[in-house]
Amino acid sequence: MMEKAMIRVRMSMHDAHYGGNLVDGAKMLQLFGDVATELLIRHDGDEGLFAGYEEVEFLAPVYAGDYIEAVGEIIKVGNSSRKMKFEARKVIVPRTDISESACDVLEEPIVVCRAVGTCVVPKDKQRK
Ligand SMILES: C/C=C/C(=O)SCCNC(=O)CCNC(=O)[C@H](O)C(C)(C)COP(=O)(O)OP(=O)(O)OC[C@H]1O[C@@H](n2cnc3c(N)ncnc32)[C@H](O)[C@@H]1OP(=O)(O)O
Repeated sequence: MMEKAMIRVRMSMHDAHYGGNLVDGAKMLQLFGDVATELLIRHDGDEGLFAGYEEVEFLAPVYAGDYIEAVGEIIKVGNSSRKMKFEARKVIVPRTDISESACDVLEEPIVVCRAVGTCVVPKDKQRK
């Protein structure tokens, strides 16, 4: 069975980089890196290294205060390569139109980013 992993993180004001508290798209790739690391530890007992992304799509804006759930799974296992697909979804949003502390849990998560990439665990580091 292919491994899966998930992390959920709140975007902070430190993550906001552009006008209107918009978060840098690279932040989603940072989350995918952490998901990839967990997938590699589960699969190989090693953190591995990210070799490259084949596809990255930013599908909706992310703002400070949003809760982002990043999920990933290994979709192909090579000699030392592990191909993965990732998705980041917004699950909670601030409702500053109501009050500065109001937030909503979304009934339907909003997919904000999708990616496909490949990591490498050198043969001599594979522990499983
Ligand atoms: C979990 C996240 C961690 C991070 O974010 S780490 C920080 C960012 N990443 C790095 O700093 C990594 C820097 N790059 C490297 O150190 C090396 O560069 C690699 C270790 C990634 C690869 O080096 P080598 O093992 O010598 O490469 P090869 O022998 O040519 O290929 C090994 C396997 O990896 C596949 N591969 C290599 N590059 C790519 C690529 N760009 N996209 C897709 N696949 C790639 C190959 O096909 C092969 O696969 P097959 O072993 O299964 O036959």
